[in-house]
Amino acid sequence: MWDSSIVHQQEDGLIALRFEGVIGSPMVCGICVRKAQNIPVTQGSQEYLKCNNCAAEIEVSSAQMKLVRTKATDKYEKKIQELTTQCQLKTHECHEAWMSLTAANEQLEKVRMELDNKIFRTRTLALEWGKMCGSIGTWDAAMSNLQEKIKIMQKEHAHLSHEAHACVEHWCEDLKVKYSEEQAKRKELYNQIQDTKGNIRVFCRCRPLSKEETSAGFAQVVDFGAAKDGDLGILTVYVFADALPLVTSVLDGYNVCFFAYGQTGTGKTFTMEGTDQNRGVNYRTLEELFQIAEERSDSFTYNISVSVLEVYNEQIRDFLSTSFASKRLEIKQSAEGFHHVPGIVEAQVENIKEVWNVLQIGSNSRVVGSNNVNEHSSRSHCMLCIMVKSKNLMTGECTKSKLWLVDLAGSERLAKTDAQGERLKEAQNINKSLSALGDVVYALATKSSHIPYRNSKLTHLLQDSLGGDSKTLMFVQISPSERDLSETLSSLNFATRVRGVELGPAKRQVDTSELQKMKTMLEKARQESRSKDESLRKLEECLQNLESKAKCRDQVYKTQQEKIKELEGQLELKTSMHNQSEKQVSQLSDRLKGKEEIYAALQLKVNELEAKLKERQQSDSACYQQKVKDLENKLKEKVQESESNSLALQLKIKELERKLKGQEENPESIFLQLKIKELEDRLKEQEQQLQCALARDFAVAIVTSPSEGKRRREDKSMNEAEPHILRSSNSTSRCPLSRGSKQPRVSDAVHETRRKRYSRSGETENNTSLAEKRARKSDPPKVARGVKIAKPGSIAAQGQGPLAHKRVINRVQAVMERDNTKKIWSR
Ligand SMILES: Nc1ncnc2c1ncn2[C@@H]1O[C@H](COP(=O)(O)OP(=O)(O)OP(=O)(O)O)[C@@H](O)[C@H]1O
Repeated sequence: MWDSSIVHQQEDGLIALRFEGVIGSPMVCGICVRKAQNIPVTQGSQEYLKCNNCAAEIEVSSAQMKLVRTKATDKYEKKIQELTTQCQLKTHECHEAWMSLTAANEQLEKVRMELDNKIFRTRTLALEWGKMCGSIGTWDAAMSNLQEKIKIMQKEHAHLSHEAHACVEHWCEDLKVKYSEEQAKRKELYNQIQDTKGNIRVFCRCRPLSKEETSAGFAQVVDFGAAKDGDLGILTVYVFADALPLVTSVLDGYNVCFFAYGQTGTGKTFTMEGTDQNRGVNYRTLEELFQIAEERSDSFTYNISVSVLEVYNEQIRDFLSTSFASKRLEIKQSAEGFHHVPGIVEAQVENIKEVWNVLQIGSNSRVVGSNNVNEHSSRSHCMLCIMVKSKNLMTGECTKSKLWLVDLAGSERLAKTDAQGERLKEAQNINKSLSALGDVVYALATKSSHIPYRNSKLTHLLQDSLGGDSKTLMFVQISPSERDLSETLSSLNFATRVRGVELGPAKRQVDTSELQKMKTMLEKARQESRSKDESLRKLEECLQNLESKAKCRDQVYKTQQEKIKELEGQLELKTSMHNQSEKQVSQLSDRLKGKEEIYAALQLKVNELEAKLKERQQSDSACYQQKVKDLENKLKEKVQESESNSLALQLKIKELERKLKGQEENPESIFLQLKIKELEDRLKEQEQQLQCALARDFAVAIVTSPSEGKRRREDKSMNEAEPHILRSSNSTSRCPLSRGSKQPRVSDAVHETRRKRYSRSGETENNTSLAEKRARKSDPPKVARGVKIAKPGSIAAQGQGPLAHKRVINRVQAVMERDNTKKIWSR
């Protein structure tokens, strides 16, 4: 390497050499032309910076420029670092956002799964609820049915109990009341009977004188004034008043007989039948009978029937029968002792009107069957039989009684009438029946053991109503005329006999058949009652079972209701949780949307950065390729230069070795050795610098791995604003990365060069001598410049005289001073 002060290029392209400070004739043994090394100290190359304020160009040295660039590089490296950190932070945030999004999605999925499960459970619960409602409805229906049955049974039970109690209480109360009433009536009747001295009363009624009698001049012989003494009662106003209590007796179950006795024309029919204006005993009695029956309808039921018949010539004729002419009626006695006429018509009547109609029918039949009604009626016993069947609704007692209303035939004497034939027979039969009646009365009065009831049809028919077990009322009809005096006295005598009859207490005609029936019914009722009691007991047991079942079902129902409440609570809880989950889902959805927006923005940014990095990478790769080529060329040149230098240095070393041998004991040589060592160190440093620079360039050119692509793209995008700075920083920062891969190649090339050089000089590595070491350390150009003074052909190199030696020392000192000056500048 030639100093610029002595080597310069002329305008015509020739290189001129100028030797300064050289005495004698320097010999040029070889010229090596190469590009000057960029050494700041020796070269002193200048560069220009542009001021940011005034845009003026400022001249700075390359070292300063390097320092400035290094500072800028550091600054931009820091910026890059910051941007890298920010980018990493953003990437981290993106990653976190993505992770959060993923977690949110997972949470959302979990919430959706939970929601689906809850909806499923809710539906399952709804189905269970529906089933439970259905079963509860069935149970309710069964329960209501059972409750209805229980209610019906309870009602029946209550009704039966009420009936039983009512029967007992009402029966007792009514019995007491009615017993007291009956007692009072009985007492009254008893008093009346006692007053009349028996059960046969005799009312004597005397009609007034008729017009005929009056016109004929008959006087009235009946002394009504004498009747006031009590021996003869004549009722001129109202005969029936005292007969009413006997009507009550008929309804009480006693047999009663009203009959009218007396001479023909004395008013028997008038008394018994009466007229429309003046009703007779029959009508009044029946009227009273139905009235009392109506009054007793709440405690008694009465079955009243009417028969209308007559006894004529000892024959019984039924006026209600449509074929009475051919029908012969007989009197029979039933097993119970009652006397009745089998086949006789018994017309059922409900009221007095029906009775009156029946009586009219009988009266009409009487008219049809007789040519002379008046005569016929006078010679027959017209008999009206009212049969009363009663039932006490409280006691169930039944009675069967009869009321005879008899209009007797006239009792005139036969001698008086001088009857013959049929008329006589009629009169005899009338007398027979009336005599039989008298005999019966006599027998009753004399308390005879035999009562001749069967002596006539009349007494036979009236057997149940004449005598000790019955009550009898006789109306004695007399004529006030003196013409009928004897008949009147006869009738009064008869009445006196009848009145003298003292009958015992009347006997109620209890219907034993009814009693038997009632006993049967009672037994049946008892059996029914027992069966009902049994069924009632079963019903009670069933009721108890049902009640226990109802209690169990109530318990089940309560349990189900509690379960339903619990399920409803769970459902409400689930619903609230569901609502909360929906809210969370909506919140997470909102957050997810936000994250997605951020992610999209970041993705766009990443795409933009990737595109920029790609562009930059493309541009950088071309630049780096060019740079690598340049560096390769430079390396080749340096290798060549090094080889030439090594040759020159070998020569110099040989020369120096020769000189060294000569000056081994010279102190200057020691100094030179030290100096050589120092130069070797500095050469080493420069070599290292060179290797570093080469490795850096190689790394930039070669090391662009795919793994670093992304980071480089990011760096590129971040440093795109200042590309020249980024390139410089990359070469600097990535030097250590490339050192491992490329540096060995450079050092190998250098060592290979050296190895060739040593082999050329005939020396081996194993026989490394001090001279060889020196030769290896003499590579740096500065040493070469120092050695250049002692190059072949120079006086010092030839070892000629002390002056040359002095010059060498001076030269070495100058070199040392210059190196010192460089160190100071470098610092
Ligand atoms: N109390 C009286 N007041 C007014 N007139 C009476 C009374 N009693 C009877 N007579 C009249 O006497 C007449 C005879 O009466 P009634 O025919 O009733 O007698 P009798 O006893 O029934 O007769 P016979 O036995 O023939 O049937 C009738 O014209 C009747 O109107």
